Amino acid sequence: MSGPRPVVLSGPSGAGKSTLMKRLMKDHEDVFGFSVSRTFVCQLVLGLNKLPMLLGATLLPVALDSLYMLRLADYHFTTKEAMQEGIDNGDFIENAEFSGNMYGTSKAAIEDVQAQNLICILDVDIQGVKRIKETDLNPIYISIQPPSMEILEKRLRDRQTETEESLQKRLEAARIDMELSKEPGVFDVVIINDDLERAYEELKDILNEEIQKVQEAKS
Ligand SMILES: Nc1ncnc2c1ncn2[C@@H]1O[C@H](COP(=O)(O)OP(=O)(O)OP(=O)(O)O)[C@@H](O)[C@H]1O
Ligand SMILES: Nc1nc2c(ncn2[C@@H]2O[C@H](COP(=O)(O)O)[C@@H](O)[C@H]2O)c(=O)[nH]1
Repeated sequence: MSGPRPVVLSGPSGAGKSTLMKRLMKDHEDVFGFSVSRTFVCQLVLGLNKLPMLLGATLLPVALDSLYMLRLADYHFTTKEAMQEGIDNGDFIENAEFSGNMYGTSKAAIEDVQAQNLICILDVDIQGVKRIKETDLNPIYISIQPPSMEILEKRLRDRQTETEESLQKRLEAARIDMELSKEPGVFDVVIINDDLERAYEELKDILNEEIQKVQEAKS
């Protein structure tokens, strides 16, 4: 795999990876590309189950619709069988079960981004990080961590995307993630996302060299 050095963003669900990543991509047009993960259809059904809960929220229907679709649009949905077949065929660089759902990064998803000479961003859980370390992808590994479990729980609740059951699963996974990410050498950098502006500046600083390389190559 060639092109600029990819970036792995990891950290507990609700820590702020997507928020930071979307801002990074918006502020740096034609520099980053997102590796769209695959997940199987059960995740879509789970998503649809969240709809009544979301409908109960005091959001304008239009805002609700964009919020909901935005989260669905972050993935390529497939069937469990098709995903397993892809894994068996070696189409995935990594895959992991997270909170009862299967997620995976296909080699094609990364190649699509790298073919455009963009910095490929992968948003994967800690199991994905460990699997990617066994490959020759050579990304920059960044962990986004919440300031505390209490704040993480509040962010996940306020986001209104989880049922009580899925929220508890994510908090359990978060406890494991927060412990494992302390292991020396797992991540190049750990960013504590307390203040969004400060966390974003820190992320930009880390990626500055790669960003400049891509921008210079385009000019
Ligand atoms: N620094 C911050 N301060 C307050 N709220 C924040 C901060 N960063 C993110 N948030 C909010 O926290 C919630 C979770 O953030 P986000 O969806 O980006 O997390 P995530 O790590 O991408 O989660 P997942 O892995 O489940 O996709 C969002 O509602 C977001 O607006
Ligand atoms: N190992 C992988 N983890 C992934 C992948 N795509 C997403 N994720 C992680 O799953 C959780 C939950 O995501 P959500 O969008 O349902 O909130 C989050 O921590 C992601 O980092 C993947 O392809 N591989």
